Amino acid sequence: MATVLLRHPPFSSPIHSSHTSTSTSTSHLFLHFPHSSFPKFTISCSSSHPSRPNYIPNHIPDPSYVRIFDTTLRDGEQSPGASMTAKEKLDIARQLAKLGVDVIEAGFPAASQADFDAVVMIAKEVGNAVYEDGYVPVICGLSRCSEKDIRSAWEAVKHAKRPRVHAFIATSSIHMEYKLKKTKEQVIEIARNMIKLARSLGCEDIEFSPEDAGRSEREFLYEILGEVIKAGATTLNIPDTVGINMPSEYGGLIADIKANTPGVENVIISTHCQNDLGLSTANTLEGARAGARQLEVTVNGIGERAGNASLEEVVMALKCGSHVFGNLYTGMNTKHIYRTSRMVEEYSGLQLQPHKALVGLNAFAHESGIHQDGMLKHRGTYEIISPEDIGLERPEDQAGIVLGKLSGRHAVKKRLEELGYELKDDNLESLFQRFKSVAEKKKRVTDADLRALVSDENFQAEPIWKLGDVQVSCGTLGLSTATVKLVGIDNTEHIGCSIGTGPLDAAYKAIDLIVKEPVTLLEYSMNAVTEGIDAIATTRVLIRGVDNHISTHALTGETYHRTFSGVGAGMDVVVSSVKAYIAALNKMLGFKGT
Ligand SMILES: CC(=O)SCCNC(=O)CCNC(=O)[C@H](O)C(C)(C)COP(=O)(O)OP(=O)(O)OC[C@H]1O[C@@H](n2cnc3c(N)ncnc32)[C@H](O)[C@@H]1OP(=O)(O)O
Ligand SMILES: CC(C)C(=O)C(=O)O
Ligand SMILES: [Mg+2]
Repeated sequence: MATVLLRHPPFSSPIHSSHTSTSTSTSHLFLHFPHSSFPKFTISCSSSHPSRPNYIPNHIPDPSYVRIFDTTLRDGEQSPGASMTAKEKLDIARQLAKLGVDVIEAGFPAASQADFDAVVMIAKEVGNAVYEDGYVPVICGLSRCSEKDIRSAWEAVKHAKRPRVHAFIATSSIHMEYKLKKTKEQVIEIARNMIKLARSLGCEDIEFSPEDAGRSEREFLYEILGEVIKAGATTLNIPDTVGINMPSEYGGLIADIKANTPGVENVIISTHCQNDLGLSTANTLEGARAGARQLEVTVNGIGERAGNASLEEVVMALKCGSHVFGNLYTGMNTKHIYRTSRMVEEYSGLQLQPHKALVGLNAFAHESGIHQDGMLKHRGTYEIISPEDIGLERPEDQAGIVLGKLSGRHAVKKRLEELGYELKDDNLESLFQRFKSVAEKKKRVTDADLRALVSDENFQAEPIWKLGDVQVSCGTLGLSTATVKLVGIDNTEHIGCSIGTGPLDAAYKAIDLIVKEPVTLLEYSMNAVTEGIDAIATTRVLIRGVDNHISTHALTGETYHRTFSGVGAGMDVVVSSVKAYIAALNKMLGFKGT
């Protein structure tokens, strides 16, 4: 039995008290893999950390603690097409709290009444649910450096236990000259006054962002940041707004700001990296290495243009990278990552690419034979973290194995054993060859395919029906029609005619009229195995009889509906498809049950 050591989530469910805790959590979660063929392995990013330090806006009692600021609901919503309803935003905010993010940027209250109302709703509900360990997320609203925006942001967030106003103004020459049409002096004056205004309204947690800091003059940055610290800012966020910085350059920017800004020891420095060059995660991590203790991220990396640094990547990289990041840690309950990612995908309508790090469909799937063999022998060969660590539960005995055309004998044998089939070596060899030819025709080989292959292997049917002739007519002028001649086992000829929604439908219906066995067509796939207009098409179908054909599993005793596959080949796609269908029907009709 293998044991995996993972960090225990630092908190559980919300309670309504404001108790805070600084005790050290040393509890661990033990996961068991009962399957004896999975040997003991250690995940490289297992770790145990002190619990979340007390929240003080401009100071973190533990210098190793890194705050996670989630802006899915603000910058994330700036992704074209990603706008969300207030109810959806509230759901996501609740989920972000389960995840344990320190700050939720809930929206841009001055943008619209709907955005204002959504931030109020989140501030009232999520911003007041206090967890057992004292955790309650800070609720933040974005604001331009304008009086109207600051007032609106404060009015929206003030309902939270920990409200924050986030004011920004651009500091790069190009933005100041062409967009704001303001001088440096004017920009400093506006920023200073707006921070003071937020303070005067009663806000004690104020973040300031010099927009486009990545392209701003260093000396000017030190000056404006020093001024807003004096005016009352508690967090300084340093945005690489256009994603132009290289990782070492961005790390250098953070280090320089920490070294040269007057009063910087009294504030938290934050990263905010856009992903225009695909460097946002790397830049964020370099920022953390250089001393930033708040990291701004979005779930799935959604956000303006190419998006923002992705929450899951940044958090898991910190967790797995202690050899680089030392003791840095977050308060995240990573087991909620997967569910949160799915929710954001659904609500934002921004679908994840299958190979998206950590949360993509393929992130923990293994299709090629050498990898599958490695995974079956020791999971650590090809997985650096356990999927359970981000809340992705997969069957304990499956090791994420997906059967396809690059799979090898070890993986096929293993899956067959799991399905209850113990094949002798020579049977396995011939089944494996048939498996490969099926896998070349379809992207994934399912359990039903494997069962059909095994039954093909154990049972080669005598052909009951042979194809005589087939003729179809189709096009845009009328219904598709098909005439099929089948030759029976006694050499009698049978002819069926049918109409259909297309030539194949018509041909299959014509066959059904002759064979008179109701079946369900489960799968149909076609492949051109040679090139050009005269390519040979191979067709594969999988059918199931409407009744009968129940098999009993050899080991488990479970019953299941038997499926039957058939393959046909030919230069004419209709002929190839008809042959495949007849082959599957012959198998079904010859089946006596096992
Ligand atoms: C880098 C970022 O992600 S910044 C955040 C971007 N997010 C958004 O813009 C989403 C929400 N925005 C909105 O709904 C609208 O843009 C609003 C309601 C905020 C403003 O709408 P409008 O009043 O119609 O102005 P519009 O958006 O066309 O132009 C922006 C104005 O704000 C000014 N402005 C831009 N940034 C700032 C700033 N940080 N502080 C002060 N003024 C600013 C611009 O110079 C321009 O002013 P102008 O009208 O005097 O030329
Ligand atoms: C508003 C700021 C922080 C921003 O989103 C950016 O500069 O990218
Ligand atoms: Mg941004």
